Amino acid sequence: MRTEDLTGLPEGVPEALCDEGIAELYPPQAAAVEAGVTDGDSVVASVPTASGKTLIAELAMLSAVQRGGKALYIVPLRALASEKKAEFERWEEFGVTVGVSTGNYESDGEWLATRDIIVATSEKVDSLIRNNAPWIDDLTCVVADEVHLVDDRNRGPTLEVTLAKLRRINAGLQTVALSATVGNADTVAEWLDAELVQSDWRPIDLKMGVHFRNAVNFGDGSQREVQTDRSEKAESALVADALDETDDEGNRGSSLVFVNSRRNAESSAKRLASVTESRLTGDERADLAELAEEIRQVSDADTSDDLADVVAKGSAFHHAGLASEHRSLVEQAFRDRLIKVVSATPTLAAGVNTPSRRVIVRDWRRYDGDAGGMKPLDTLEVHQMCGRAGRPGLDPYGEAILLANDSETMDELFERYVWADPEPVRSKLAAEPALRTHLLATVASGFATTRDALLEFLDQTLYATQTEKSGRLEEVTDSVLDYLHANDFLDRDDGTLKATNIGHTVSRLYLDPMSAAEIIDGLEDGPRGTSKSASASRSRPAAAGSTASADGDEETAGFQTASELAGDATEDDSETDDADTADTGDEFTELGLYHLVCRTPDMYQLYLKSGDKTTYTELNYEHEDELLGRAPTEWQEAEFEDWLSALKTAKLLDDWASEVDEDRICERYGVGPGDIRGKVETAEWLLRAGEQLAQELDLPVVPVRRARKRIEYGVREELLDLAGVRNVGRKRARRLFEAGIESRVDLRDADKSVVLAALRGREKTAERILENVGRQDPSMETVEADSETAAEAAEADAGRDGQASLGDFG
Ligand SMILES: Nc1ncnc2c1ncn2[C@@H]1O[C@H](COP(=O)(O)OP(=O)(O)OP(=O)(O)O)[C@@H](O)[C@H]1O
Repeated sequence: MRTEDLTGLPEGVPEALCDEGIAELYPPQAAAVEAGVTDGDSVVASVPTASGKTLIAELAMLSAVQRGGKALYIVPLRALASEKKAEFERWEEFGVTVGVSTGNYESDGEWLATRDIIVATSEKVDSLIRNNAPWIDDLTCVVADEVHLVDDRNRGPTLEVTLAKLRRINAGLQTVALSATVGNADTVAEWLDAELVQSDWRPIDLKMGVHFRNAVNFGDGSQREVQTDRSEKAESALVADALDETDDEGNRGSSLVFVNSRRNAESSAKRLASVTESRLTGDERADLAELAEEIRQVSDADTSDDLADVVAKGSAFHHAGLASEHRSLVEQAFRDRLIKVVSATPTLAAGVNTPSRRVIVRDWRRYDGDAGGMKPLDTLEVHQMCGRAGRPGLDPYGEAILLANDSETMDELFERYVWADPEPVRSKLAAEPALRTHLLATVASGFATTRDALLEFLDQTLYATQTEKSGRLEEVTDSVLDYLHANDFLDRDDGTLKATNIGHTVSRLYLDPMSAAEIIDGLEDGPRGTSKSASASRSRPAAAGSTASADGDEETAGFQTASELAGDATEDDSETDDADTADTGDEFTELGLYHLVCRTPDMYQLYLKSGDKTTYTELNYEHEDELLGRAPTEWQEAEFEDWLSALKTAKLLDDWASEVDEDRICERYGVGPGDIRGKVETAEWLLRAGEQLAQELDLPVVPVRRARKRIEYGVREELLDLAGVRNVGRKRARRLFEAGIESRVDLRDADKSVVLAALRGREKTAERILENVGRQDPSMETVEADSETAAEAAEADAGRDGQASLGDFG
């Protein structure tokens, strides 16, 4: 089908597509058009990687807008939201407006109601529905990208419930679901009442094979000789082999290496740097040196230096421990073919369109806590990784290679991945943690007011489509309703379900009800060293299946975590009148409050390494009077270990709030800057939620707010005022304080030369800060800085001057 023959799109769009080089639709795209995707019909497209799914979505959305409607594009990762928005913005010249729904309520509000196409993660959409975003009712088309992720234990249920809700709110809503090739796309289509488009077609040839001894054996029977000697790892030989081949356009082949842990990503990148370094041109070396310097400036943690060191040689690693600036710099340079190889954990597998002629799946097993050992990856996941190779317009072909050390493993890899079909997707909805939060939200937003109505709503989910008997769902629903009722989140009068005030708040805050219960209990009980704790206020039955994870290596990068949704329900840091709260809560300490929020299922706790148990058991006894609620005894082994993991996580936050250097924290807890940022954001959100709950229940608000602000800025209490000024941040605040400027008032009145010296002679920064604090005349032009002091200070901080640290958010 020719693009110019497309109808129903805004004027000029078919021509624009032709100008982009899309003159002919790919076969799966043509099949989607035949199935009615441009006529408002629902379609599930289950097609291979790189087969142009985005255009199917665009055709659906643009034709919906042309008919006067409004479209929503649901992305699986937050990072993809801005990428997709940028992609769709090219339609603005044809009168189609585009908006992205970020975590920030301010920027979303009414403004999104004016957009034709809105891009958001499923968590964000769920949150917007809970908060009654007015434009949800106006949607006529919804696209779910990577719909196979309904199978994901943690995030799948949200996508599933969100789609079910949207379809219920808007009768006749066109639903377009884009999926990888999966085993049961027909069930997904049945669930969504959609036409199914299924195909094996791929625009660029992608060969899958296994490397063993001195050759890659491909699934199609062909072979490629790649010699490895004993001293060289196969991955190095394969990366070198790809780089040594130049395509017609003069591009050398880049590689993407998938490994199963951060440490492996870093060591692999280091090893591969020696392969890439010797193959760089002089210009590339110079550009990479510049990039490496930029990477070093991102943060002062060791990870920054480690990454910069390998990047200078043309290699990089990519994992969730990196700061997001690191990640985007690496992705961009890989896209520009400056970085020749990236060793990544699977976070990079989702949806990125990068030039990699060769994908090497080095680790096909991953540690699985539930299984208590290494577990092979799913076929679907490995196929998604492999699909990053050979992208249209970027490489002439793609190769995806698994590594085997013996012939038995080679056979297994062929069976498991090369020749295997991907698994069917299975709903993960009937689990207590998922239903706890979604059932409360469903009742709170008025979707269902009786048990039967709830079950009827759940009947519209994939779970119900897939399961003959809904007994399990009923059982879990009843147990969750009991839990919500026992914790005062729901009232049950004469069979009518109604959210209580606090239940409404919990739902709007996007909290797991179990987190809310834990926080409320902790604040009610108070520190164990006070008399309050003796009288445990409400006894809450524990719900099974907390989502708390002791996995220190979780890969949540880019997911829209609940903490990013906080803005939807909270009034952006609106200060409540402290005088309202009779109880000043002096007995609460920061460590106690951090420990409280770290115990909730909404926080990923740090993993206890060997030796940590003793360290944190000691710390627990040292600080036991500060901790909130009842501690488990050492005999309750699992609970006690969770308690200690939470304490380790809380200690990291406490260090951050005590101005411990970022690199010290990374070293002490074995984390990267991205982890610190992640933990800080989550804790900030949970404490903010804690403030709201405390306010409503007449519990102490002040200490919770103080604890929140201290991690928000990463400072001790005396710097809170200063660190809140834009562009100041934790390090500059400390330097100003040491120069005798202790508050905003001091800063407004301070001698400019003192400010300048404290800011290491950086005039622009000083001006910006003075302007932000409301100084009438912030100009530094007339100031003769005490040049000696400024120079000395600058020298003392050589190499790190002016760089933004993680604390420099403000
Ligand atoms: N009909 C077409 N003709 C030429 N190029 C096309 C056509 N359709 C899409 N493309 C290009 O193909 C590339 C891959 O498309 P896209 O990213 O949509 O694939 P995808 O199916 O979403 O892949 P994945 O699931 O692996 O992320 C893009 O660069 C896109 O511009």
